[in-house]
Amino acid sequence: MCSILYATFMTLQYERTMLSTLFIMLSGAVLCFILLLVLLSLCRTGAPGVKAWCVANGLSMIAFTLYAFGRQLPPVLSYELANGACLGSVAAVLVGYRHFFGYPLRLGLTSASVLCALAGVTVYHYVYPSFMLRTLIVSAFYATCCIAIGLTVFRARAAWTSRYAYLFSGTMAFVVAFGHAARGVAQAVLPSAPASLLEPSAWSLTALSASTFVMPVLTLGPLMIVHSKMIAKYEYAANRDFLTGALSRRAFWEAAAREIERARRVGRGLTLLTIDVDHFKRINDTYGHAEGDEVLKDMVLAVERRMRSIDYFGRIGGEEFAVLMPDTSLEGAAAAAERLRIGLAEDRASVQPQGHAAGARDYTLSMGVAELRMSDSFHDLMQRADAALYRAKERGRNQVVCEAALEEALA
Ligand SMILES: Nc1nc2c(ncn2[C@@H]2O[C@H](COP(=O)(O)OP(=O)(O)OP(=O)(O)O)[C@@H](O)[C@H]2O)c(=O)[nH]1
Repeated sequence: MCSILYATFMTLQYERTMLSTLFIMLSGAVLCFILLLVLLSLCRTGAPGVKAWCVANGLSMIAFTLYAFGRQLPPVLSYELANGACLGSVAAVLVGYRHFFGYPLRLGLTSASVLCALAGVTVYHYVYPSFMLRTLIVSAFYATCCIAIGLTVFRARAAWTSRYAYLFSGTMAFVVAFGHAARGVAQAVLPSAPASLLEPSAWSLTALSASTFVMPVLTLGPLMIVHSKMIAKYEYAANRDFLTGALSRRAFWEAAAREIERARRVGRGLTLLTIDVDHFKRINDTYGHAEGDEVLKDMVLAVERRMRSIDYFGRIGGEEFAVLMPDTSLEGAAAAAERLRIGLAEDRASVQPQGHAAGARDYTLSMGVAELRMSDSFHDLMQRADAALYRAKERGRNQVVCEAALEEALA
């Protein structure tokens, strides 16, 4: 009687574990399917690596489904195909990261290592059946790929646009690597380790549950990274002039509003320098529009090299640019502008451009300087700096005119 009751209890326990296993595996498959749909929406961004991450989630979804219905399927599907999909999925995550950061993909090496690991799993399934060795192979492969993912992310440090997304991805890859390494070691050394994942034990259920989070965790990192990169890209497009990389008119105006407010609050000087390339139309007409563009880019680099980090440099329109100088007096800004004008002439003397357009680089700048007054709006400040600039043009170009000098001249 007792043995019948015990057998019934064990059968019920086994069936309950099977149901739990089925539920966990199907949850993993559904999670991967949802993430696959999310990743598919990123395909149109053209971000490198997204397709590989889609493949990773597709393979993981297949693996979970095959594991879930393993008892109803032939072993070649529930073991070899499922393990192959599982190994391929983590390898695809690695491939996606390498593609994203522009590293060589090494597809041959990656496919060969997946096939080798799968061959090992097959040998320890049919030839020398050993659950422990199969687990060791899969865990070692996972841990190696995740370490490679973590190292890839941290190696690409210079390309990080948002620290949080990258730290999350790299750290999670190392956490998964650690989890798999721990599982492999525990399986090898602990006598209580299960002989099958389908065994009705807390250990098996924990390992299965943890496995459902692996692909989502490895996919959330790429999702965050692609989003942060897109935000940075669109922020740059919105705030920067497409040709020269100087601040766009809108971003310059916003910075000016902030700095005017700050200058009034802390009672410090704020000066504006307007810059215009002399006879730019002539440069365009003589050497062509493309060479005119090169002159603008050259001028922006020359100015940026000499600016302080707290200054703002923007393109106001056409060939007119402006530098907003916080905490700077009129005299200080005029001196900086003069240094810029002389520096540009020195650059030209030291570097002799070659080719038919060499003369185009022989350009000069006219500049006007004005300082913020108590009642000024930014529009007023800009108008006075512009008036000083036009005075510089009138006086023969290639010079700096201060609004103070302008007022003296008008008096
Ligand atoms: N290549 C190029 N030319 C531009 C760009 N934006 C404006 N221009 C040209 O810049 C020229 C400006 O000419 P003007 O306003 O007459 O001034 P200028 O020839 O520099 O004469 P001054 O300012 O009096 O020294 C025009 O021919 C515009 O077409 C640009 O992004 N690239």
